[in-house]
Amino acid sequence: MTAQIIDGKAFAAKVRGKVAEHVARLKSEHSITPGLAVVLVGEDPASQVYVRSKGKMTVEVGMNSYEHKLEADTSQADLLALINKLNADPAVHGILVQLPLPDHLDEDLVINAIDPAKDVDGFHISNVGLLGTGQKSMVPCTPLGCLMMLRDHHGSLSGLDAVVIGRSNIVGKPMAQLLLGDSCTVTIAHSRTRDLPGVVRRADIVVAAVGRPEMVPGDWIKPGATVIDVGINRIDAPENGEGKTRLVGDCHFDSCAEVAGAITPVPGGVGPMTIACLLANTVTACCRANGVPEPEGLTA
Ligand SMILES: NC(=O)C1=CN([C@@H]2O[C@H](COP(=O)(O)OP(=O)(O)OC[C@H]3O[C@@H](n4cnc5c(N)ncnc54)[C@H](OP(=O)(O)O)[C@@H]3O)[C@@H](O)[C@H]2O)C=CC1
Ligand SMILES: Nc1nc(=O)c2c([nH]1)NC[C@@H]1CN(c3ccc(C(=O)N[C@@H](CCC(=O)O)C(=O)O)cc3)C=[N+]21
Repeated sequence: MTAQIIDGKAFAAKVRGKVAEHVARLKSEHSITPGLAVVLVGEDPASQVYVRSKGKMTVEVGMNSYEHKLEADTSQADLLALINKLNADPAVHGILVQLPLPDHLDEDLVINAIDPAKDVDGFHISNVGLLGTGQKSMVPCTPLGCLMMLRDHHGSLSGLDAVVIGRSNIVGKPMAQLLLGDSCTVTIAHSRTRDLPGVVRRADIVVAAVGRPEMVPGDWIKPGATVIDVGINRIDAPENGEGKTRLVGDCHFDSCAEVAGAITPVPGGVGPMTIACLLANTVTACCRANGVPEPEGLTA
């Protein structure tokens, strides 16, 4: 079998198109322009590239983008003061603090200082609790993007066996909650899981969010299963020339694609969907803040 490739890049363009329509409607019918504030502390080059591309896409869909770049040695008090200012700013509907933060800053404290209604990452404890109890919340972008692609591919996910590899607060755990919400039978695997290959082989849906390049080989995949590869790993690629690198996922693409029914590529899979869902969450937050009916199909 050769898997269908789930084109996250094309799917993300469609999501951004829907977001742009709603932004236009908010402007013309309500004179409101959604605004997204992104806060970057320090000068990690990968984060800078990523923040720039978020800013560009934010503007492309017609929203306002506010970028706040702070020195790596910014104090916790100064960062919290900025967050309070953004919380109080009616032009800002979404706030994202780029993670990881430098070691001297308390990530939990900073995230929980964001107004939960503006927490477009869905990382605030209130949103985590709302998601876990099946209530309306802001849903983390990466798992939301994965869910959208899975629903599009399968229709209903009800009763399917899903294995999520990874239990981080930003990907693994919220992914598991969303799959449970769609009535999958969910297993969360991690570094202490016994017989990971055996666990993965039972799955109709495999979501890999580990951060280990090409860790999942094709012979762990049940024939016909759907593989969602969240991992983004930069590895050396001497075959492309000296000093060159390339991006790979947590799954070994070629061998998995021989067995799976469908698979997301890296790059061009989950990554672009994450950014599209960030924009979708910002429009959703803006609609909720203004009592405007929120777009359908852009949230869980
Ligand atoms: N596409 C996108 O938009 C995004 C991609 N990513 C990518 O997704 C990947 C995961 O990110 P994130 O969740 O933040 O990573 P974390 O490092 O926070 O979590 C990794 C998880 O993988 C588990 N793990 C590590 N080694 C193994 C192993 N050998 N077998 C089984 N499980 C293992 C860990 O288990 P334990 O808890 O036991 O240590 C942990 O739960 C990374 O490649 C990251 O770059 C992340 C965010 C967004
Ligand atoms: N508060 C916070 N929220 C996040 O959502 C968040 C974060 N911090 N910190 C970093 C991780 C990582 N992340 C990515 C999103 C998109 C791509 C993406 O679009 N990747 C392209 C490739 C980009 C390239 O070529 O480098 C792709 O997969 O096709 C990558 C990585 C969001 N994160």
